[in-house]
Amino acid sequence: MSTDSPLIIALDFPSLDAALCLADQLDPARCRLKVGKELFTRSGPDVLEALHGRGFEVFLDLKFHDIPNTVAGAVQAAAELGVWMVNVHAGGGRRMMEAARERLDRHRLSTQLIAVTVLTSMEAEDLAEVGVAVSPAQQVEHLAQLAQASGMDGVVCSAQEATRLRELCGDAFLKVTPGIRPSFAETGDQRRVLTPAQAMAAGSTHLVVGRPVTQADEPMAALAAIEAELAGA
Ligand SMILES: O=c1ccn([C@@H]2O[C@H](COP(=O)(O)O)[C@@H](O)[C@H]2O)c(=O)[nH]1
Repeated sequence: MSTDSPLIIALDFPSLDAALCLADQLDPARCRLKVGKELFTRSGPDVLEALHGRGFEVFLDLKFHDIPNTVAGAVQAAAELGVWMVNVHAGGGRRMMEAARERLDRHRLSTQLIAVTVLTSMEAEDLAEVGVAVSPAQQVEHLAQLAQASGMDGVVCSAQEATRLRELCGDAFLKVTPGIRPSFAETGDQRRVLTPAQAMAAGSTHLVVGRPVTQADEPMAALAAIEAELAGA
């Protein structure tokens, strides 16, 4: 089932059972789901089959980053598992991203292909330590333009950069933004954050929300509060 909702709930759980326990409370008409490294490493493609069987569109967030041939094969494998969206690291470079795009096109696979710019957990000092001497915003702009020129459908960025990316890359270019923190939630390890309403106003096309819902005492109440904030925005 497809949904108009911008919400993507991150199922960062250590087991298939725990993930499905939450998924069974959610409605595929109201959100998409994200499967990341922990859950996929534990459960493999079974989790995708289970979520697809429940009607959800799934973002497989494995952030592939390797040589072009390897990433192209991994992206093809993900797409053939039927996921709605898959991602690579823009830092893998133009030839890597182009190889992934070409592989999907050659096999007529319509999975959305996006690239991670700068992780939302990183701030300027983190970038400096890995040898990037520009601000997160500047690095995001640079990598987003490279990703677009390399055939990506969009990027993962923080909502703080969404307005500028809308100017640079246009409305149709996807801005998938983790680091979403409603007023009731802790920031945790995230650094570049905005609230759900702020993120939509800034130009995010999709909001990735994990712990503010999954670790809430009442996950469905937390989700309802986010939906209410978006409806009132
Ligand atoms: O830059 C990025 C890229 C991916 N993520 C992922 O999004 C969720 C966020 O979860 P929260 O619990 O809401 O912080 C998580 O699965 C990350 O792996 C990201 O946060 N930042």
